Amino acid sequence: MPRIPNIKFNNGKLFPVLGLGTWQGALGREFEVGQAVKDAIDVGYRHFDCAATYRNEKIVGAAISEKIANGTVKRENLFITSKLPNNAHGPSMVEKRLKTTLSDLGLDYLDLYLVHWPFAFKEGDDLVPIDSNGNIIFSDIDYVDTWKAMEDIYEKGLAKSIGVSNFNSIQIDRLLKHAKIVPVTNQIECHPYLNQRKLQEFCSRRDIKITAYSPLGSPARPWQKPGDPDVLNDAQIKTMAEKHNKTPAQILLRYQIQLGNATIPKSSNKERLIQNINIFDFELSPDDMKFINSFDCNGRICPYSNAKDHPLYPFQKHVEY
Ligand SMILES: NC(=O)C1=CN([C@@H]2O[C@H](COP(=O)(O)OP(=O)(O)OC[C@H]3O[C@@H](n4cnc5c(N)ncnc54)[C@H](OP(=O)(O)O)[C@@H]3O)[C@@H](O)[C@H]2O)C=CC1
Ligand SMILES: O=C1CO[C@H](CO)[C@@H](O)[C@@H]1O
Repeated sequence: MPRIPNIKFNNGKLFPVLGLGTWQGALGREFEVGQAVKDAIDVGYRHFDCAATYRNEKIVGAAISEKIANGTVKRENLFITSKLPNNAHGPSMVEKRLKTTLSDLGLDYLDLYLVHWPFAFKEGDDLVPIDSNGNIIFSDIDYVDTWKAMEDIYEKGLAKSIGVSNFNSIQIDRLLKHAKIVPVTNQIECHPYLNQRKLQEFCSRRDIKITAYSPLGSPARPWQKPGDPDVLNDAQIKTMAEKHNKTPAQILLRYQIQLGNATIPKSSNKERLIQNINIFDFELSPDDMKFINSFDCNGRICPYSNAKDHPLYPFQKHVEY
């Protein structure tokens, strides 16, 4: 089994640089995640990236519990992340929502809890509340207030680390002006077409690690259109893969590791799970890295366009990074 290295968070906690994404992008394949989690544990994964909005935490939790119960793995050797959904940003909601996630996952603490997006939706039962015109119902709760409640759950030990996701540099800067606890990570989209160099440098100066989501370009995302960028099939990535006797996916994942990021590719195929974890036995040269860096073209594939009119939408045109 390959040994997965850790990086150290600003609070001293260790974070495995490779984890399994559990968002089942492809419609109709939602139930594959349980087997994927069990296969992943069997082949050596210990870090799992979950979220309430993936609507599958009970399935993920059952798989984890089975592997703990049958002695394959111990809880203390797992690293489990989940994320606060946008409809639970109210400070009085945060602990309650986290406890639902803990109950769904069958855990009594998380290793990492993230604010999934900087913008909030109307509180209630709907993860994504919609009005009669089909628009998302926004809320104006400020992520600074949400963060105070995140600090409380950290202090209670319900999450061993806390962080953010999809925050831009201006939002992180503002958060830090009010925060007692610096987020350990910003989980953001990152792959060669959107390598996030400036945001990574910005975060690195504040000792905030990047967790790269959609590192393979999220090829099964439901909103994909013909002709959209497809980094896994990039001819130059394929050539580099041949040169290293690796697959394109392994090149894309190794790229993240050498950028200094953690990354969380999703797969529900056992062979690809094994492939994706076998990236610690080769190295991209400085020239390879420079070449892949040159592919950057602001090629965002997870823009959450339905929320683009929210005042706290992070990817507004005037925001550079
Ligand atoms: N914070 C946030 O807002 C977001 C977080 N995420 C997180 O990041 C994770 C990963 O991102 P995601 O968008 O799922 O996309 P990825 O870039 O991880 O791509 C996943 C897709 O790639 C395929 N795949 C996996 N391995 C290989 C391989 N070796 N060769 C060829 N194809 C492969 C998978 O198919 P198959 O399963 O058939 O192998 C799946 O269709 C998510 O699952 C989620 O946990 C994602 C988006 C937003
Ligand atoms: O994590 C995620 C996976 O994809 C979802 C669908 O847009 C996003 O909302 C989310 O950020």
